[in-house]
Amino acid sequence: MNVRCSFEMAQSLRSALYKEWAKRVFAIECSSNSEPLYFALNPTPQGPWDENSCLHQLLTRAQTYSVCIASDNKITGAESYVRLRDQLSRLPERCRVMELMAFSPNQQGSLIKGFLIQDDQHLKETERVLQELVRADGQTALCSYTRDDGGRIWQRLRLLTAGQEREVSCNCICRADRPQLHPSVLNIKNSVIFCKYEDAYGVLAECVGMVPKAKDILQLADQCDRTCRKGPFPVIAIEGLDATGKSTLTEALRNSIQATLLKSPPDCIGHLRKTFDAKPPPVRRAFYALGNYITASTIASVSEKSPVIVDRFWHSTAAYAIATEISGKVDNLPPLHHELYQWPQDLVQPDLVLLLTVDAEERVRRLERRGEMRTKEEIELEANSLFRQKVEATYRRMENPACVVVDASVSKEEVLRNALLVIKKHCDSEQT
Ligand SMILES: Nc1ncnc2c1ncn2[C@@H]1O[C@H](COP(=O)(O)OP(=O)(O)OP(=O)(O)O)[C@@H](O)[C@H]1O
Ligand SMILES: Cc1cn([C@H]2C[C@H](O)[C@@H](COP(=O)(O)O)O2)c(=O)[nH]c1=O
Repeated sequence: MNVRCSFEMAQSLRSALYKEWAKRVFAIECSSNSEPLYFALNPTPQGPWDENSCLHQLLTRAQTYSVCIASDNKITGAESYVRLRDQLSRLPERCRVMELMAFSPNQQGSLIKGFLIQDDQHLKETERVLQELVRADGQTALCSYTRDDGGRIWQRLRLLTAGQEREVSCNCICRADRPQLHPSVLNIKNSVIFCKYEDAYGVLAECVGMVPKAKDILQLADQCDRTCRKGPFPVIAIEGLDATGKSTLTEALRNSIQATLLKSPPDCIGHLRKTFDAKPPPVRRAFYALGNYITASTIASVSEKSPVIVDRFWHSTAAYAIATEISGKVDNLPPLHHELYQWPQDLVQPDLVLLLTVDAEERVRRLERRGEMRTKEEIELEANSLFRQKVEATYRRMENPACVVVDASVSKEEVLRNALLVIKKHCDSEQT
């Protein structure tokens, strides 16, 4: 496809996406631990606002813009979003950049991500950088916000049309209710959580041009047993945040119950982790998801001969993907029993999943002892991290099978003893 053709396709797609623009709800994330501010659009003037409201102040305090990326392809869309975030670092230093989401409430996959930019110095340079972004591709839309004499705020959407940047809509900002689910939940399924082998496989197949090594993983996946069965011996997955003692416990369990030790992603693709960790979220998460199916194939054969201990499995894949994708507070996670917390039907299920938990300070001490934490700032960041809380909360919400929590703050010997007690109790009750 030539450049002109792909540019035109991007433009027609973009027109389709922005046609419904005025029906969208917008969310601005001012900080990671506060509730987003929501607003909607209306082409006719809406009653003036309480000028003291947070949203009014936010949109009128400085020269305000927003930029969004529209794409119908989850891989290129995610790539463009990362690129846009990097490009915004070219803005003058004093500009404040916040995350912005435009979505259709309750409509899966409808989320368009972008940024709100505030420039309290009204610099020409800001406008220039933003216009350049719009001109550079057919995917970026730029909005500016203005206040009229009646105290109303208007959003003007500007797009590149036939080579010219033009205003294509102007809408008055009005109140919107907080949606039932945080908007970032809308784009998780099939984008970073793949509930079927084919979905993860499809993403890696699509990205072979971007990551040629994806071909090796697809070949390994092609050779896998996909029957979703396991042998008569128990299969136990060990989960938990980094440095909670998973490897220590899995090694100890191997010796105690003569188990075979496996992990996800398996060693055969472990050397590709760095490569995929640096790719856009859908590609990175498809790598981990497919890794589980490759491990599952080994579980099927090994559990015919011995108990199996798996160091991380699906629950890690889901917990890290959800916690990364859901911005802000722990409360923003999908509620209990949400479909994102369910085990994929085509992936072999462990008989038991142990979740190792360690208080934040002890976990930091362990990371330090391993030589991975250096500065005081890093330690503080790690100890207070919302991300860490969201990963653990997600683990605790996973279902079918749910995790059995094991306190791993105690000595290595005690952790092993407690884990063995849970395993014995669970496996005895399975047999009766
Ligand atoms: N119960 C324990 N008490 C004290 N130290 C422990 C305990 N369990 C593990 N450690 C130490 O904590 C560090 C992290 O343990 P380990 O490597 O087993 O964690 P992990 O969960 O496998 O980490 P990662 O997910 O990052 O690979 C190691 O230095 C280990 O010796
Ligand atoms: C299996 C798996 C892992 N990750 C992330 C979680 C951790 O931060 C790193 C390191 O994991 P390790 O195997 O314990 O060294 O990888 C992930 O994001 N998704 C996954 O499926």
